[in-house]
Amino acid sequence: MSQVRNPVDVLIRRLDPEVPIPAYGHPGDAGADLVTTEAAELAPGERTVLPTGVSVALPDGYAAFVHPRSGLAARCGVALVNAPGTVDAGYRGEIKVIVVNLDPRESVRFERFDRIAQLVVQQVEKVRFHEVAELPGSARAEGGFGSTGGHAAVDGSTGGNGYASVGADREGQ
Ligand SMILES: O=c1ccn([C@H]2C[C@H](O)[C@@H](COP(=O)(O)OP(=O)(O)OP(=O)(O)O)O2)c(=O)[nH]1
Ligand SMILES: [Mg+2]
Repeated sequence: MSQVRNPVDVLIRRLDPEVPIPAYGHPGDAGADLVTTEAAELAPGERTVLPTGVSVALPDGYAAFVHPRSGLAARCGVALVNAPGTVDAGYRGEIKVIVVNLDPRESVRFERFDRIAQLVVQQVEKVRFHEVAELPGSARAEGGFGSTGGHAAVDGSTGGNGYASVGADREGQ
């Protein structure tokens, strides 16, 4: 039997009287859509900070993450410069979205109340750092950045054919 957890209550303030409260598109969605309250047009490569017209008070132990929308990314090349943006529990200012137009040719235009990003609220751990001279061993040790193979080297080497390739990462290779 599937278990449905109770939603977490989050206080929200509208900074624009007409702005819609962030809403989940479907019951199982992780992100509630955020809109821009200002129209904007971005030339190829241009970025801007868009206001969402809302501020929130997250419960202690939670954070909200401003994620891109895949449709905007796929259709228009719109990305979030700092994806995912982090909204701290103590932040009471307006949530803003730092968008960039990565399309090399087309401008992109946002109208007021277009959905531009989605807000994912999550519980986050607070840690205490304990300084040590040596860390405990692990199977991965210091390997990273393609150490398991398949990627072009991060130093810019392309394996001799002039093209960076991720082909060897496909299954069965
Ligand atoms: O996409 C984002 C990212 C951040 N914020 C807000 C909420 C967050 O709590 C605050 C600070 O964000 P962050 O810590 O990422 O920025 P910073 O450059 O480290 O600023 P600060 O020195 O204020 O922490 O800005 C947004 O509204 N949208
Ligand atoms: Mg910070």
